[in-house]
Amino acid sequence: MPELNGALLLPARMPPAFGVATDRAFCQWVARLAVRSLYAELALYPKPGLVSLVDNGSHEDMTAATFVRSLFALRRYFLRIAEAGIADAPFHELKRLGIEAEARMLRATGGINTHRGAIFCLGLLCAAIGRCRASGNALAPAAIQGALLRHWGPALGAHSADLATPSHGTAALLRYAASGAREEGARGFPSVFAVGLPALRRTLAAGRGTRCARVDALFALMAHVSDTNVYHRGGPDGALAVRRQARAFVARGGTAAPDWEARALACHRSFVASRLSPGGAADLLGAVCFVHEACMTQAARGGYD
Ligand SMILES: CC(C)(COP(=O)(O)OP(=O)(O)OC[C@H]1O[C@@H](n2cnc3c(N)ncnc32)[C@H](O[C@H]2O[C@H](COP(=O)(O)OP(=O)(O)OP(=O)(O)O)[C@@H](O)[C@H]2O)[C@@H]1O)[C@@H](O)C(=O)NCCC(=O)NCCS
Ligand SMILES: Nc1ncnc2[nH]cnc12
Repeated sequence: MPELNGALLLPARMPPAFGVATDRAFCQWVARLAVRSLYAELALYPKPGLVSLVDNGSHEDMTAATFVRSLFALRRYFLRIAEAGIADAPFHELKRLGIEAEARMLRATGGINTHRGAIFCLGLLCAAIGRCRASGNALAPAAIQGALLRHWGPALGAHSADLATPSHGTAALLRYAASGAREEGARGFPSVFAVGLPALRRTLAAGRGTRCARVDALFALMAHVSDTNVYHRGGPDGALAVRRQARAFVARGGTAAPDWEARALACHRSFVASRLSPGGAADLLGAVCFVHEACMTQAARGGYD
């Protein structure tokens, strides 16, 4: 897969100095980091039911190459929505950028939904990071979440499902009262900040490295999130199965357990057998990696100044 050796694998350069660099250079850094984080999610293995560089999980219609095409199509979107954040654009402007990005994604993938959740979640986080820069706040999880809720929280709360254009998410809401991406957004992505990110950081602090940290964050998210993709494919029984298996993995210590990899692979095989795919949790893992890398890169150089 030649694309994988291209720009996506280049390290995101350090953020430019706060007082010196242009807003554009800052937003380019944010966009590279967003794409890199989504690539990190794609590359992670094992990942129950999900597409990776190793296999297609529970999916017949998409491969890693489909995701890479989608990522290339989204680079400009993340840049533009970070710029919109700096400019304190109203929510309807962010929404317009999001809808355009969805259309670009679908063109790039031949109509397959690879990253709708990520366009929503990482897009809003890019805008919030732009707000942090505009107001001179250092990048920290609480600052990013606070900026998101302060500037777009009320509009996100009112961003209710359009029942005239049904989606798998609205179907899950109507049939099972399952919350999904919209509710996550309206509450400032608590699954990212209060579930996935702490799990990632605990594993890193324990010295088990990035791969284990991402696996632990994914299982923590699967154990917690109301994932409309899981409801769409497996109904409430499927959602219960995902939560139970993820909770069992976490309860055994996650990647601290010596046999964690065999257990994660068993979970992967079980999800594939039932056609389950926690796509919402996968998008949220991309967001966790994004917030972590943005805050760490900035901290590593002692702030922007
Ligand atoms: C707000 C929207 C994103 C609306 O979403 P809605 O709730 O109407 O549902 P969907 O159109 O179904 O998309 C939601 C996607 O969000 C992901 N997701 C699910 N649960 C959660 C959750 N709890 N938290 C966060 N994110 C969540 C999920 O994305 C992943 O699943 C994809 C595959 O999904 P799907 O196509 O349904 O299923 P397949 O298995 O492929 O189906 P088959 O055909 O094979 O059967 C996967 O790729 C991930 O991306 C959901 O897909 C929104 O659409 C919206 O308002 N858009 C406008 C843009 C906007 O307003 N932006 C605001 C500023 S950025
Ligand atoms: N790796 C992945 N596999 C399937 N669906 C996804 N949605 C986001 N990332 C995904």
